Amino acid sequence: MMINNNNKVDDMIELGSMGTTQRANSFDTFKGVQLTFKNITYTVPNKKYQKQLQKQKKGELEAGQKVEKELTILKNISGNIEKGEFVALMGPSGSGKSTLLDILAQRKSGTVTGQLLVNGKEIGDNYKKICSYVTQEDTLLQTATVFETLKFYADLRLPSYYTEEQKIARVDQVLDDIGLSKKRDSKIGGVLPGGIVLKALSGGEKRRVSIGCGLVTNPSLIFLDEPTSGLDSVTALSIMKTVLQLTKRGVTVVCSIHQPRPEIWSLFNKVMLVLKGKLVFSGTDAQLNSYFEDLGYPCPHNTNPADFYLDSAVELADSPRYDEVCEKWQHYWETEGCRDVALPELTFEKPQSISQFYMYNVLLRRAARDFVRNSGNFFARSFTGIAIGLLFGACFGGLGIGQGDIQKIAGVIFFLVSSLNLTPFTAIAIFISQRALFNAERAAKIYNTVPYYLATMTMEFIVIFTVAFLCTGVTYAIAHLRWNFARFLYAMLIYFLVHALSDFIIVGLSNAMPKMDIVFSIGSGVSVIYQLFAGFFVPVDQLPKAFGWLYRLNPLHYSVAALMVNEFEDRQLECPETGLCQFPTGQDVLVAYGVDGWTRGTAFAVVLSWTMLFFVLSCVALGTLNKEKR
Ligand SMILES: Nc1ncnc2c1ncn2[C@@H]1O[C@H](COP(=O)(O)OP(=O)(O)OP(=O)(O)O)[C@@H](O)[C@H]1O
Repeated sequence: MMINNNNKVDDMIELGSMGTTQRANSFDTFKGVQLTFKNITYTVPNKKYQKQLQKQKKGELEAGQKVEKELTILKNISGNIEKGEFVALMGPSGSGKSTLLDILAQRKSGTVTGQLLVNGKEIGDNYKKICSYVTQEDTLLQTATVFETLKFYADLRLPSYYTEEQKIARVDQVLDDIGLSKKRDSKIGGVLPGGIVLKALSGGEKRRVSIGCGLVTNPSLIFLDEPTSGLDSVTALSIMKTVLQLTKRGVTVVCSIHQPRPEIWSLFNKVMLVLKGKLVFSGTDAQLNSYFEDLGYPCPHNTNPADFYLDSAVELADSPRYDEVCEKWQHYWETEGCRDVALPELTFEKPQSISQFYMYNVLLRRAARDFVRNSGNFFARSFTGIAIGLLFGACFGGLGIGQGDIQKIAGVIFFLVSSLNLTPFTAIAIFISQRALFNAERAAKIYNTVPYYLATMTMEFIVIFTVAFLCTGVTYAIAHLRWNFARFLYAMLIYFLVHALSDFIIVGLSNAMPKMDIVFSIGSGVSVIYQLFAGFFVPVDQLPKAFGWLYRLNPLHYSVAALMVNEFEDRQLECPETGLCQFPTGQDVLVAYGVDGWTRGTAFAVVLSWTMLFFVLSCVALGTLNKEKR
């Protein structure tokens, strides 16, 4: 079975060569598919295989436990879902509901075998054009309004022939469908990264927005992963009634669900029961009732049917009759369960690709809005930069070129580099929170990694540049470091690069590591090592032979070298009138710090190369190392 991983625009079905308005309207009115899945099997590598083998050798395995290289999560599952059906996917915890839902929505990578047929045919990459998936968690951008959130999806998912007005009209239609027209301009809200609490929509309203994101493309098939979880019963019922309205228009909706209250249960017109990775029933509520009755589990009066069936299913899964029940269902499916195709085969227009530049533009607009609305971190970093600059200026103010000033000048340079290396730590919470949103949106396949990364980094560049400029500019003005425009500009560029490469290291770690505390631990460890081996505390030619070479892998060393050369090259220093003069020229200082082999040009090129390397690595980490949990 094809798992769809590309990001082509949703050019829609049967639109032929119509004009723009007609095409958009046709897109709006298209509805209705019949989904058939046949012999779906899903396996994953058994991560505990080696451990279990060892246990087996030692005879420590539990009785009956098998050791297998691969775990089969779903076994040979088949079923039909008709146009306009509202399907409850039920089963005890761990039975495989979410896995089946993910596979039906083509969101699972890994080894999936079997067939997924739409109106009787495999439709490959076109599948994602007709379906949408709503996750259990509402991962939304807190600073965006409800309208902006849906418009973002409209911009990235609606066909490119949609005009701006048509996109807005579509979003307004969805707002109406989900009952949030009155909240159009309310912010999503919640706890912003950094701790500020923004007045929020309620949990139910957020869930409606998540569902709305899935409705923007007017899908024929909607998959909802436990849409009522975490909601109170009144809100849950109201949301499910909203979803029911969609099925009245011919949309097929499949929900994984735990134990719905009776009012919600009665809304479904089909139940599919998954037990230990196998489908054992698919049919109406009344059929489920007689199915359990036949198995010896009659549903008592005044009992929540969903609770009763689930309890009975748990019992059944552990009973010796489980295999027999599975075989019975399989036999039923093979003989009479598989329905004839009742709907015509779908045809699709040749897909057009959304350009990376268009994605970048949409993402940049959103990132800029978010930046303006949650600018606390930017201002905190900027004020800290100014404060550090003022303090450095006060401590090292009015430097000259006497022998006593040399150590101080090297000190200012080193501490400026160190502080710019440390300030990105303040934004770890923001980077981690951005990653969570990226993961949710990447799973929905609405954009690619590179345009997303470039858009967020464009905003990050503004922060990096401002902080570097404020911190070093104030210090330079008060401390009187070597001043002429070319040297000041050079120093600014190096400080900017130091700040940028340090930022990219932290962004990269935040993208690659599973948890914030690990990012802190590794990041601070790297910073300490970088600062130790920068060549300030111990000149690089005096480092221990065994690990002294580490300085070569240290971008801070090259930055310090560039700034020292910028400060001391071609410079005559003042000597005392009497006594020894240790450093008559700047070149003597450079020799003492072991950085005399550098020119400004080569040092700049090396620092720039490190910065670019970390920029690329952090993007690679976002695209490859950063994995969603499911
Ligand atoms: N990638 C994987 N590696 C190992 N085990 C997995 C993997 N994916 C799923 N499983 C296992 O497969 C089983 C089914 O998981 P799934 O999440 O589909 O169950 P579920 O019925 O949705 O459960 P719940 O209602 O608790 O969410 C679980 O035992 C889960 O641990």
